[in-house]
Formats: sequence, C-alpha cells, structure tokens
Amino acid sequence: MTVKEQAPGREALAGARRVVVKIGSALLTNDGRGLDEAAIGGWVDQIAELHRRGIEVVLVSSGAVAAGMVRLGWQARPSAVHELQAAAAVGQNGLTECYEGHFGRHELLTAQILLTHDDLSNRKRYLNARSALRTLVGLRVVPVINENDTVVTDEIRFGDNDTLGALVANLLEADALVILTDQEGLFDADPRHDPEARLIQEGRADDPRLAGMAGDGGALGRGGMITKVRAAQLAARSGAVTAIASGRQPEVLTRLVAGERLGTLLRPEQAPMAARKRWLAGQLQVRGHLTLDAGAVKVLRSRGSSLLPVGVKAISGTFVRGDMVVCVDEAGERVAKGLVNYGADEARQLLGQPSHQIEAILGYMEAPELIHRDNLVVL
Ligand SMILES: Nc1ncnc2c1ncn2[C@@H]1O[C@H](COP(=O)(O)OP(=O)(O)O)[C@@H](O)[C@H]1O
Ligand SMILES: N[C@@H](CCC(=O)OP(=O)(O)O)C(=O)O
Repeated sequence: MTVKEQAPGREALAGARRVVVKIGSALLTNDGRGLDEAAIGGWVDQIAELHRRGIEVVLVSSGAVAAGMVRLGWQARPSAVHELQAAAAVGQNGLTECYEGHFGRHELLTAQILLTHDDLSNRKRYLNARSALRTLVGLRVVPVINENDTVVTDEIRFGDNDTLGALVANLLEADALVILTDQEGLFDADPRHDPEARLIQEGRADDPRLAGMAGDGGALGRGGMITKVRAAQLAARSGAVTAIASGRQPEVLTRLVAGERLGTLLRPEQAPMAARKRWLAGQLQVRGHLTLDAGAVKVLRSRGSSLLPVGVKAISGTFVRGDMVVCVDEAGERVAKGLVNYGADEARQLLGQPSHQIEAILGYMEAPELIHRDNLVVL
C-alpha cells in the first residue's frame, strides 16, 4: 500500500520509529496446546522486517504460564499462586528459547526482561529499567518482556500484559503500541457472545464509551478487551497511538505500519504528559482516598495547583508519607492522584485546616501542601 492509500488517522502508525508489540496468551499458546511455534516464527519474521527498515521494536510477550502448564503436563490452569509461579518459571524458559531461535534466523539478538510492578513504581528502579531498555534498543537487540510471574503475588501484579505493554510504551516513549490478540480488534460488544458485534475501526483512546463495549477475556488470556482499552489510555499519555488487531491476519505488523486499515486504532488526543507525571499516572497501587471540596477540585483541574489540607473534606485508607492516594470529588469521581506528604493519621488531623496551622496541630511541618503539584497528576 502506498502512502497515498493510507486510511485516515493511520499516519501515526505508518510513521512510527519505535513500536511496542504485545502478543497475548490467547494467541501464543495455540488454544492451550503449548506455544504456537509456527505463529511465533511468523511474527518474528515481521518484526525482523521492521528492524531492517530501521523501526525499533520491543516485544511484550505473554505465554509463560500456558507454556509451562503444557510442559508440566497440567490440563487446567492452576489457581494456587505457588503452582502458577512454578508454571511460569518452567514456561518462561520455553518462551525465551523459542524467541531466541526465531530471531537468530534473522541474526537478531534478544534479551529477556522480566519486570514486576515494583520495578516500575519505585522511581529509581523505573529509571534503571528505562536506561537498560534504551541501551538494548540502541544496540539493535530485541527486548522480550514479560511480567516476572515467579516472584509476584496477586496484590503486586500487573496481571495482564496489556497494562505492562502500555507502561513499557510510556517508559520508552514509543510512537505506537500494537496489541495482537485473537480477535480482529475491539468490537462494540464481545463477539464471543454477540454475533452482530461490529468492529470499531478508529477512535479516541480516551473515549469513555469504549470501556462499556469491552468485556473480559477468554480461558487463556487474563484481561480481555477492557485492559486493552485501558492500555490505550495509558499509552496515549506519552503520545503513543494503539492498534488492537488479530495476530492471525497474515503480515499483520507490516501491514499496520504501512498504514493499512486493520483492527482498531485508538488515537491519543491530548498533548503527551511529562515523563514524571506519566510515571505517577502509571502507578497502580493506591493506598487511600482524599475527598476534595469543589474549590480544590477546580484549582487542581484548571491551574494544576498543589493540594492543600484546607480543600480536603474526608480521608480513607491507611497510608504513610510518600504513598500514592487518589483524590475524588464529593460525588466520588476521580480527579487526580499523587504522592502524599503526610501519613493518614496526620492528614486526618489536618482536614480543612489552613497550612499555617500545620505546625501548631502536628508539632512540626513537613510541607505546607498535602500533595505537591510536582507529585500530582490530574486524571
Ligand atoms: N468488545 C470486545 N471486542 C472484542 N473482543 C472482546 C470484547 N469484549 C471481550 N472480548 C474478548 O477479549 C478476548 C481477548 O482478550 P484476552 O483473552 O485477554 O486475550 P489476550 O491474551 O490476547 O490478551 C477475546 O477473545 C474476546 O472474546
Ligand atoms: N505473564 C503471564 C501472562 C498474563 C496474560 O495472560 O496476559 P494477557 O496476554 O494480556 O491476557 C504469562 O506469561 O503467562
């Protein structure tokens, strides 16, 4: 397809220089019968072709648990955490071997990167992960990323790799996130249950109607479409466009970057956020909620001001200084999130108080604001 024939709105993909490709469990594991080696070989060929054209590709690949189950001879996905961890450890080996072999045919090196939520929520580790990934990409190595399922527990996991893919797109300031799955894209209803469902070809990543159309996943995948829609919203924060498409379409990756109208394209509408704000926005673990009065909501939204205790009406949760909390309005709508300067007990004492009273109330003053604007992101 020539540039002139590109479908409207697809230029962002066509011009992409750095792309994160996420391949989901539903595709990789051949309907639960182990890794689909032939299909993986096909995607690797396409990624190698993109590499030859000078496009940097970072792969986020699921499949460790499913591949491990087959290697261990287990019929059903275990529910016990230690068994899932064991399956992931066994399966991740197979996954790495498989990618290494296929990329080797193209004389491309791969690097295995296993990340946990902690690696991206701790600012120092986030910056470390970023520089390691940037170095690998600069060396023309293809990073193959997965969640480190063997060491994570339920409360600290990403769970689905759509979220991980989006956070990696943010981390590397990729131009595009391509999510390959077992459906043609996002439909206006789950096509497993609704034969009349129609493909959404294009949309805005922040369109609130999308979440209502997206359902949960199949037997093998974790997140379903809902996590893909959320991933597109996250990716949009660093200006990346997201494509959701079927990994079974022949030459899907090369056709997408040629601007062909395939799958669903979700565009970022707002200007990209600064890197630190993005890191804040990507934090998944929230320790508490602050309910703001209307005045505080207004200055946060319109001026990006710091949050002062005087504008806070109620507090819930148990948190310490430096934890992430969500700010909501009086109707419970999310307004912002940020890192608090005071623990929950101190913050409760400061509710509705002017900042010059902080020292008199607590006996010390850490900072005049509850959340400084540098540590706050409006949602
Ligand atoms: N609106 C929708 N459009 C398309 N697929 C949907 C929708 N809602 C739910 N799904 C389901 O999401 C599944 C893909 O998600 P998932 O199983 O988590 O796969 P993956 O492992 O690729 O992430 C599809 O098989 C589909 O049945
Ligand atoms: N990290 C897990 C994959 C999680 C998962 O299945 O995610 P997804 O492919 O987004 O549904 C694994 O490798 O088994």
